[in-house]
Amino acid sequence: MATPHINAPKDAFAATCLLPGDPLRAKFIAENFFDDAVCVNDVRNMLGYTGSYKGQPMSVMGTGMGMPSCVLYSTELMEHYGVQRLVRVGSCGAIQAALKLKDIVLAHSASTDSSMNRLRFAGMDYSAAASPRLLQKVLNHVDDKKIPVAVGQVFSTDNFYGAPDHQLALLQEVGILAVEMEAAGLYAAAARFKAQALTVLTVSDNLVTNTQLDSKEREAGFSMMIELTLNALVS
Ligand SMILES: O=P(O)(O)O[C@H]1O[C@H](CO)[C@@H](O)[C@H]1O
Ligand SMILES: O=c1cc[nH]c(=O)[nH]1
Repeated sequence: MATPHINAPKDAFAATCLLPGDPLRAKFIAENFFDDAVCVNDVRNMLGYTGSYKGQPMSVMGTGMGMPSCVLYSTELMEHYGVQRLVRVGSCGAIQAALKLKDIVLAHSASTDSSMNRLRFAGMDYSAAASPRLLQKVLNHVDDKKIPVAVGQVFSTDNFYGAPDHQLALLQEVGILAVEMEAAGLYAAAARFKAQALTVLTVSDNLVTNTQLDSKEREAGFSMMIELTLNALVS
């Protein structure tokens, strides 16, 4: 049962799927964390894999960047492949000075400048929130293992370049932790299918202190996030 964007057979995906923006991060996760990983999607090089983690079936697939791409792939995974738990594992730009590079952010909710959710909700503002039980599961795990994380709201933007300073100030004023480009769309899409969704992010940039991870640090930083996420999901 292929879709226009996924050429996998019907049962190719596990009920739980990690969703990095970058398809090469999906490959990295499959090769470095999964047992018996098999590539199940390569349409447009949006790589997807299914294997297992600590004996439990697990999939991972890239979503591309931005809400249209992420919502397209997550919708097909839920509607055609029965995926029920979707966990975005992404990077973000912190907008609070206190957040350091490589810090981990759990997005309990996401505001947005995108029109995607308004298009779906006839112009109304949808409150895009993580699934409480899934968030609780990850929080229980990090508390138990004493892994520090920041929990709060993120801002999902369509505008990677050129956000005006006054917009940043408004977001900072209400305590929004970081900007990224998918969570608000993913949360609304998951709600439509009564699936669970969560976004776990690694701070790759801090827009206040003007600091960035280099490519080597990014890999190590992302590995911490992926390990904690997978361990939480199988706990
Ligand atoms: O690292 P990923 O998961 O792609 O996430 C972030 O990085 C991309 C921008 O560089 C956007 O997709 C943003 O949300
Ligand atoms: O600044 C950043 C860094 C990662 N992802 C974003 O969307 N923005």
